[in-house]
Amino acid sequence: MVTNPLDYVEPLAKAGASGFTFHIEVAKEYWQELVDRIKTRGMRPGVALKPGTPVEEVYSLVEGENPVELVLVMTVEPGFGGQKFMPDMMDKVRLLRKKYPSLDIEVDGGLGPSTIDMAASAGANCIVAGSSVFGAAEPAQVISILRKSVEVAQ
Ligand SMILES: O=C(CO)[C@@H](O)[C@H](O)COP(=O)(O)O
Repeated sequence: MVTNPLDYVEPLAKAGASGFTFHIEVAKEYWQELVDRIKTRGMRPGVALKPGTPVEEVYSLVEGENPVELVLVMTVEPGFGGQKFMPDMMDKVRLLRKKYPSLDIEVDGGLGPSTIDMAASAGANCIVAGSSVFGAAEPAQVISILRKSVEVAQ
């Protein structure tokens, strides 16, 4: 999470990023300008929300004239890897999936073979996984388990 996402649009575009996800908590006043700039620079805009942020706060960003294309539901407090998955966050995922059937819904934090089914069955279709993949003896096998769970749920 950065507190000044506007400052990162240009550097990330120049570095070749295809997507740019920012936190709603820091961009409430200027998210539309931010989305415009992200799109103008050829990247796909997404919005992230912290565990304590109500899901309703991103509805207007998904429904706006120039909307975000992905919502990232944080399933840990942003900051570092290796934290415990928060199952309560699945209510947000379920609400988003019901309201926006074709939206990309991402989850980040504590995802691995033991938690993926909760996220996938709630409606998440983009998975961020750190420790479970990089700490595995067979990373490809873990990725395959995560992918399969999402495919089956869809
Ligand atoms: O960095 C964060 C949160 O800011 C982590 O959520 C990683 O993005 C994923 O790490 P694991 O939870 O999978 O170890």
